[in-house]
Amino acid sequence: MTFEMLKNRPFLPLASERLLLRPIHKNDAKALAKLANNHNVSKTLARMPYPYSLQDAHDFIERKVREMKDGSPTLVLSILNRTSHEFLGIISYENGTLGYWLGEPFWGQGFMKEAFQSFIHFLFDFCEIPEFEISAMPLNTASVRIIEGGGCLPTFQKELYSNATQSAHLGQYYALTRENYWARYCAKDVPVVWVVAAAILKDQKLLVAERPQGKSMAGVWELPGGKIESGETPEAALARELHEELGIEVHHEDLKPLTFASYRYPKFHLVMPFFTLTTWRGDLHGKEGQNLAWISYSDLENIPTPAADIALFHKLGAVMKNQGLWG
Ligand SMILES: Nc1nc2c([nH]c(=O)n2[C@@H]2O[C@H](COP(=O)(O)OP(=O)(O)OP(=O)(O)O)[C@@H](O)[C@H]2O)c(=O)[nH]1
Repeated sequence: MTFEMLKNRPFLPLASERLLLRPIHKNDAKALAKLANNHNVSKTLARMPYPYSLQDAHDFIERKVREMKDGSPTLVLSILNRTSHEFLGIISYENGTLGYWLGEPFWGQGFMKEAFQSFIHFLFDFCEIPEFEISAMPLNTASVRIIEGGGCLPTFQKELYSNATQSAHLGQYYALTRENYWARYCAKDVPVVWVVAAAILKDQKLLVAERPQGKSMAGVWELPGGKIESGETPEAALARELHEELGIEVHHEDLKPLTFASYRYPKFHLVMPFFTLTTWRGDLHGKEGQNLAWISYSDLENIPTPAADIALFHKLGAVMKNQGLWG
């Protein structure tokens, strides 16, 4: 996928353990203005004005939403708390340059490191960007730690003018290439985990299940399925999982292979054959107390999914919408 392919499609929010990243929206204006109108935030940023008014926030959001719609290589995402949806700050990629800021009440809790990792992984993996550049004023030591800790290499120094302090500061520039990112990301061997999942479609809606409380990434919505056990075929594993989770009986001939995910999480490599299913026997219901939802294609914008599923949902959308099975 590339930026061009994000155009005219729902943007699936990027979920990490505590955060959700999704395109900036006009409803963020009030919270954005409140956090941005803080000299401690703007003094280390090159372009942020101070004081920062609600109108500044509206103008900024309107401009960025327009640029993203144009299909230009721009992504300006709001950083939200994944459970409360509270607005924490911004992370962006614009024409090869990455930038971010976090509201002062949220400093010192590792939120920006988490947002940075989630965002750059998406940029390299999904958007296939070749590299990005980022800069920081050396006095912003927290930011320097995130950038250097993320594997970015120093390139050159240049003066950065701060609108807020009306003065110039020496800025350190860094770059990270896709090649270097992958080499570092894949440096450690991790186990391969085989999982199988189903896209169950009925009345032009897709079934998704919420990961229950107590598990990692609780509250993220995924496709029904689970781990393939030793000696099982993917089809047999899926039939077993769907019976255990949803109480339905599925036969081999009901399962149509569509594609697969091969996705490297930090601690394991997921391989997930992926089937579509439109016929089954029995009354489909959540047998394990899990929340289920039947969603349309545009609902994807509002549900956090595991990172491995983003490409799958796009593929599913392209194929199933054409066949009139998903609306
Ligand atoms: N069922 C399912 N699992 C997915 C999807 N996408 C994805 O990354 N996974 C990951 O694949 C693994 C699925 O195995 P599981 O359902 O048996 O996992 P679990 O976390 O309940 O495992 P556990 O029983 O070890 O706690 C999890 O790590 C899950 O996050 C998906 O769409 N459906």
